[in-house]
Amino acid sequence: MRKIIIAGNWKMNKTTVEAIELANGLKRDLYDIDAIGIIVCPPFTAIDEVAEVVYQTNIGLGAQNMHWEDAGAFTGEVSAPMLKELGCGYVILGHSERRQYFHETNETVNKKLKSALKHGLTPIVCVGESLEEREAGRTFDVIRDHVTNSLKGLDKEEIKKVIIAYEPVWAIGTGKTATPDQAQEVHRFIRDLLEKAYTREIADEITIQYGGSVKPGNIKELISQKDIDGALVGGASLDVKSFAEIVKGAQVSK
Ligand SMILES: O=C(CO)COP(=O)(O)O
Repeated sequence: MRKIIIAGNWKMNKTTVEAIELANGLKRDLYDIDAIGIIVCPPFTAIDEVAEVVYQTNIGLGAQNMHWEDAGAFTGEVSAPMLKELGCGYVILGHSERRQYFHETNETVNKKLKSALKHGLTPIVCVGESLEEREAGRTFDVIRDHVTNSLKGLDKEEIKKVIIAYEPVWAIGTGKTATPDQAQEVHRFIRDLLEKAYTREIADEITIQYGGSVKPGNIKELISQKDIDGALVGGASLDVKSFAEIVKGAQVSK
């Protein structure tokens, strides 16, 4: 059985003081959740302090991006060994905001992915089409391109360590969620691509999260879809109550 995982992507939100408060609230409200995985991804500046709060709890820690080199003259960047040293177990790669605003491409995502795996970080690789692409009937072409090229060159053992997040760009921060059927259709398509590239057993083991305006009110119907194995939550992960409700909703509905 593949693991159900709810991750919070805090994006560029929360000072260190605010991040500690949020992490402490989640630790208090979610201490007894054991059936599903929980991850928080604070901004770089708060990772060290949040690591202390979630140390030896059921809450995993992730970063939102990294560079593919271990070290060097890359002003403003951080590397996988730096994240590992702080206690990160996960890293989000290829988020649409990075693709859209910071020139992230499948090629750079792929290099980062290989570095993350080399250093024992679990990558959460984001894929998803824009509204324009969906309306032009190009959703499956875009997803195929993101999945095939971002995940290129991984062997059977490596691919099993990857989490994929399907995030339709038009559903991010807009309050417009994909319907459970729309999301399921793309999740199934991703799993079929993995099956063709690897095997049925491997495809069945890979966690595919949905992201895009996930809220306490819609998690249950999303998670009850066969191929939706969790969520990558933005806005609703910034508040203890709403993130805890999403986690609990996922636990009872899967
Ligand atoms: O981008 C997202 C998570 O990575 C989704 O953001 P929202 O939940 O705010 O739509």
